Amino acid sequence: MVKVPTVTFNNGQVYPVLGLGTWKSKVGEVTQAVKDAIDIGYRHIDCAFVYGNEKEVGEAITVKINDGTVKREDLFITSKLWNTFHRPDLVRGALQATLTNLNLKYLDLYLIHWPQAYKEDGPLFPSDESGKILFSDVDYVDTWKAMEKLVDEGLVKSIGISNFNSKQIVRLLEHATIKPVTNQIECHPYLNQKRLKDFCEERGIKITAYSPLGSPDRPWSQPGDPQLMDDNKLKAIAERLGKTTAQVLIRYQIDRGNIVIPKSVTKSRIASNFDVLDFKLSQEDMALIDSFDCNGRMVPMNASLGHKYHPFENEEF
Ligand SMILES: NC(=O)C1=CN([C@@H]2O[C@H](COP(=O)(O)OP(=O)(O)OC[C@H]3O[C@@H](n4cnc5c(N)ncnc54)[C@H](OP(=O)(O)O)[C@@H]3O)[C@@H](O)[C@H]2O)C=CC1
Ligand SMILES: CC(=O)C(C)=O
Repeated sequence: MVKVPTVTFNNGQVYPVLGLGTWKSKVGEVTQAVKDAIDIGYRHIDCAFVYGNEKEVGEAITVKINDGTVKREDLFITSKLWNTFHRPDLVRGALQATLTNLNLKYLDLYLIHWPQAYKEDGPLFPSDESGKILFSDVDYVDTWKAMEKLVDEGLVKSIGISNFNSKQIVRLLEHATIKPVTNQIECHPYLNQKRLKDFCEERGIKITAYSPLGSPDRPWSQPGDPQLMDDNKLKAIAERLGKTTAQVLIRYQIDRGNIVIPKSVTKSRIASNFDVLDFKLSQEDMALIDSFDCNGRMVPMNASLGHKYHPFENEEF
């Protein structure tokens, strides 16, 4: 079985650089996808409470542990605290719900999904009559303090952040006792995040690249939107190397030192996305792909526009 290389986090924990994404993986498809992924060799699964499919992901994990394919300690399971659970007194219960869904006693990594909080004690996307999301002003620093307690209790091995901008990270680090191990952010050639990556790495925070294939199945995609995997320049590189465009996009992240979590529910794609460990992109190809950067954000989180902690408004980077 091919072993995926690992990164070492700032707390000493190792993590596989390649994992399986599960956003939009439908109930009815995701259990088989995760079982296939584990059979193929994936050991890192990226989940979130808000994806609404953790129970089905957990069923796959349980089957694969019970049939002897893997032990719990072979797996690296990430999940994320949703925006309606930022209030410190809600954090532990939110984690507990995720652990129950996944049928696990601990998580390897738990992230604050977004810096901005939503109104608590109701739906995951609370809104007024006009459909506008109802915000909460809970400070992500207070949420982080509650996340740190989960590490102290042994319920999570590592904690991290997702979608935080540089100013928010500076502020978090001023108050943190435990440093985040990773910032999970959108990252692909159209939004290569060079400045935020350098900034995080200078502070010992690894980048996890989400939507590495350009998230073609994102719900708000419009006909005519640019499709990363159809980019002729990327296709030409892939053809020259005898690889698929997806494999080049995944390898691009690994060769930058990032963790990468492509999503698929299609067994052949889950397998080919994993088959990226026997080649490396040349410095010339890396530089060429870097040059495709065009601020092409696919996950802008427009529902949170106007929130004082929205990470992509008024951010430097
Ligand atoms: N922290 C955060 O806020 C966010 C985290 N994420 C995480 O990152 C993961 C990945 O990002 P995501 O936005 O899902 O998008 P990806 O960039 O991973 O793209 C997924 C899409 O690409 C298709 N696909 C996968 N492999 C191939 C292939 N080899 N050839 C052609 N098409 C392929 C999938 O189809 P199919 O499944 O039908 O095979 C699916 O439509 C998420 O699933 C989630 O876990 C994502 C967004 C935000
Ligand atoms: C996909 C995801 O994690 C979002 C939109 O928060």
